[in-house]
Amino acid sequence: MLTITRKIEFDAGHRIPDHNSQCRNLHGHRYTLLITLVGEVVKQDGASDNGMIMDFSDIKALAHEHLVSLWDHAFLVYEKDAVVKDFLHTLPGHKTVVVDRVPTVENLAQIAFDMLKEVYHNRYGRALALQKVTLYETPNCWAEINDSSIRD
Ligand SMILES: Nc1nc2c(c(=O)[nH]1)N=C([C@H](O)[C@H](O)COP(=O)(O)OP(=O)(O)OP(=O)(O)O)CN2
Ligand SMILES: [Zn+2]
Repeated sequence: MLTITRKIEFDAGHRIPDHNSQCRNLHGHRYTLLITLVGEVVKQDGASDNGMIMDFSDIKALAHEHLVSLWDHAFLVYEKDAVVKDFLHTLPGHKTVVVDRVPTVENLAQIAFDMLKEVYHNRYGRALALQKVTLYETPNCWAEINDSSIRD
């Protein structure tokens, strides 16, 4: 199976409120998002994307529109983390994103996957699909989500 992967980096703050160590503190990461697509290679002489599954710049633009522009330089706070959520809401104009689950890399990867899956499905149907999302929280720690319905 032929796939392509686009890497996009962004910065965000978070904390894991019930963590038994450092991660309960407010802190941030430079996240690395890997978006893997599967699809047919365009075969159309004269087309800008001839020979491509999808132009890498278009993958970046879609990710920015639907996800990265929302999360970049935001603080991602769990909706039940009331003390931090309430504090952030006292800061005028602060970029806060309230998420419905603890912002671990597993949960953030799942949210990213679900958002992008829908975007690609609505736009391209079966011609082009999101196969996998990988999210690095640090260079050493990451989560991967595959679409189990896509087979070799
Ligand atoms: N399964 C998970 N474990 C942890 C998560 C997580 O999202 N899922 N998150 C954290 C912390 O938020 C932090 O991002 C990771 O910190 P740390 O383990 O210190 O990672 P480093 O790469 O900086 O570790 P080094 O020991 O410096 O290599 C914790 N756990
Ligand atoms: Zn962290």
